[in-house]
Amino acid sequence: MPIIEVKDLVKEFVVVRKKTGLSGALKSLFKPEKSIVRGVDGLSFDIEQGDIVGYIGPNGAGKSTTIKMLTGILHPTEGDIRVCGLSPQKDRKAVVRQLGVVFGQRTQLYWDLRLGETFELLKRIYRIDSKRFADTMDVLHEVLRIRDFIDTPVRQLSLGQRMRGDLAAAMIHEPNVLFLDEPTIGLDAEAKHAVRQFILTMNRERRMTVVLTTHDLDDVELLCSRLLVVNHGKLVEDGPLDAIVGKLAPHRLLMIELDREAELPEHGRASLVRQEGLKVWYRFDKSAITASELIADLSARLPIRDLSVQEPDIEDAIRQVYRTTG
Ligand SMILES: Nc1ncnc2c1ncn2[C@@H]1O[C@H](COP(=O)(O)OP(=O)(O)OP(=O)(O)O)[C@@H](O)[C@H]1O
Repeated sequence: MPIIEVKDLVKEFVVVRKKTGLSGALKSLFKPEKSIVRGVDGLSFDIEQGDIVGYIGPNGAGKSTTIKMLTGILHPTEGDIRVCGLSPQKDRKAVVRQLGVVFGQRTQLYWDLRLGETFELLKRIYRIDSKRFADTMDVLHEVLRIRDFIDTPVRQLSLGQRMRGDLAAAMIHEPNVLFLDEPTIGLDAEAKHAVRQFILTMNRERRMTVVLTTHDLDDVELLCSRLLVVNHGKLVEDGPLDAIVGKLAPHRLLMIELDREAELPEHGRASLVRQEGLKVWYRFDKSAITASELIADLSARLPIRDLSVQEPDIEDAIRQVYRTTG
């Protein structure tokens, strides 16, 4: 059974249109003009336990609205959600016990407490027994190095330390599913690395399911086994990164270094796209011809010294997702 099931999900917001000028403002006050915005517009997908899923899309696509419904903060206008078999709206308490949630842009830690005091507080809120709590803290320290600043008040933590603290806090009750909203935003390279290692370790060792919204292409490439791409509240792509890249950027480049000058042949299933001295580049679609076929064809007609096949750029492919759906 999937750990997250979303069926025909819709969320509408009622927004009041403000009129300009004094008379407009008075009219809006007495007779507000309302319109409906569909933040999420008929989403359906399942997520299996142990997956790391990237939930991506341009600004205003409906990502946060979806996450808020999955975590029970918002009520759907239509549709059905199950998280660990439960409704996040009807069984909010039981679902919250299964979830960890981290928002990169704002901390859930208590600003005035020391980090360790926050963890103690969470231990009581979730009624975790002391032995289990100590074991979890050991694991979290190993992956996140939190003891180095556990006695520091949260307000004095650096952004990277604060994020590590937030991740640890979200794990105290050993959730099955972790929702991460832009977890690496604003972090330096070292802190980003620590966050990504943490996600991979928890996923590998605890089969923790992770749903991640991010605009960071490295997060997508390094972490996500599957991408759900949304725009205008609808699902526009669903699949592994490779498949999405293959669909949006199907071309490969074959770079050939010649031994000496030669007449460059045309090829029916590849096009000559660039030449620099003795180096030439042929572009080909891997569904039309394999690299080895093309190499065999060209090496029969050209004096080849060296060659390499260049894969499409993942960053371009993901940008393409944003462009074509934006
Ligand atoms: N409380 C609200 N009232 C009215 N409209 C809203 C509300 N919350 C979200 N929306 C609208 O719903 C749509 C989806 O918003 P949402 O915040 O889910 O997008 P997002 O994909 O998370 O964007 P971002 O990447 O910028 O965070 C947008 O058009 C947004 O303006």
